[in-house]
Amino acid sequence: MTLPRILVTRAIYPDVLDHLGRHFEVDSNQADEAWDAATLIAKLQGKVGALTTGGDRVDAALLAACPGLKICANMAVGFNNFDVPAMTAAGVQGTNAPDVLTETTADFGFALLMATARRLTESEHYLRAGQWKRWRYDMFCGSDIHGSTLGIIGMGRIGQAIARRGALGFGMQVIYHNRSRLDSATEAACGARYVDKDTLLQTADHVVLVVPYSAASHHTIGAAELARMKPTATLVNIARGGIVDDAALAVALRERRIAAAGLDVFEGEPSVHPDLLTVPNVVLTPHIASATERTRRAMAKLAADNLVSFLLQGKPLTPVNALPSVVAAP
Ligand SMILES: NC(=O)C1=CN([C@@H]2O[C@H](COP(=O)(O)OP(=O)(O)OC[C@H]3O[C@@H](n4cnc5c(N)ncnc54)[C@H](OP(=O)(O)O)[C@@H]3O)[C@@H](O)[C@H]2O)C=CC1
Ligand SMILES: O=C(O)C(=O)[C@@H](O)[C@H](O)[C@H](O)CO
Repeated sequence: MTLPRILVTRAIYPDVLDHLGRHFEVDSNQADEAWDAATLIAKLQGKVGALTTGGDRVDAALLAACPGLKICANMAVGFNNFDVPAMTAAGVQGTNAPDVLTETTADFGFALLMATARRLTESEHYLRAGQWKRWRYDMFCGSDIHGSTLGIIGMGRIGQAIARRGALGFGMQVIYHNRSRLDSATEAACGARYVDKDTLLQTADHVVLVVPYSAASHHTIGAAELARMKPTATLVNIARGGIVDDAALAVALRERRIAAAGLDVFEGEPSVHPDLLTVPNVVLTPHIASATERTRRAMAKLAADNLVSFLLQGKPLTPVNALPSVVAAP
């Protein structure tokens, strides 16, 4: 029997590959080579499905060059690497990996917030460089987390999980901004109050960004928004590169217009704006908010299960688009 052929674009857990291999003929990239767009298109020839990661751009050009493709299953909850309207027009199913990473990513968002507000990496560099000769009363004074005001932009699954940590664990006042307000029961469960974006920026001691990237959310934080924030405030971006204008942020950090920033995602990553590498008051991590062993396995398994469920039963588990149903001719 001929099995459907699929592509796994990056190295992945061997047992997840074995799982896929029970249902499909699998072409994988276990060497984890860097593929450009042309190579990805070449590898996709003859394939009906692909397990993709956030670095694989699925756009109209790729779809036109891969007419046999039926599904791309992203091993990420964010799917801004997909041109969703083009996929729908081409009849290609897209799926993502929500929920399984929510609490892990929220843990990291909080860790990055604390590291940023309490100047963890800056003080460690100082110690490692042998500069700690004696104690001083104001040495590495940061800002408090407990009892402060946490502003969350993007109050979805992860934003709410961060809000619960802040309100219940640290006694923070939590304010949030979305395009649409949550229902009152959900607001109460995460101890959060809805405000407009300007009020959030002006009021919050700590601003955390967890909004998906889209044309609408591009540069949600730029020079004008940074100017509205308190000079003592911290900014944390675990959302996506492009949500923050990184060049404007580097200027604001250098000029101490805000106190500090914690960044897990960057415009043009894995490149990082050179000015962000030289300012001291920023904590930088390489897009690892979902990176625990258990969660990365769960993300890979969910992406694989989407391929199996869609290609064998026509039912995507976590779809990001709805394909038009086939209407029978009269
Ligand atoms: N750094 C990392 O490793 C990780 C990063 N992420 C990022 O986090 C994002 C959020 O994930 P998750 O919480 O599961 O997603 P959800 O879809 O559950 O939440 C997104 C929230 O953002 C709000 N939102 C969307 N667009 C805008 C906008 N333009 N302005 C203000 N609010 C907006 C939505 O509300 P509304 O529609 O009402 O505006 C919604 O509440 C992902 O898309 C991904 O980019 C996720 C996991 C790991
Ligand atoms: O889920 C997301 O949206 C993420 O940003 C991360 O969890 C992924 O690790 C990354 O996108 C690689 O696919």
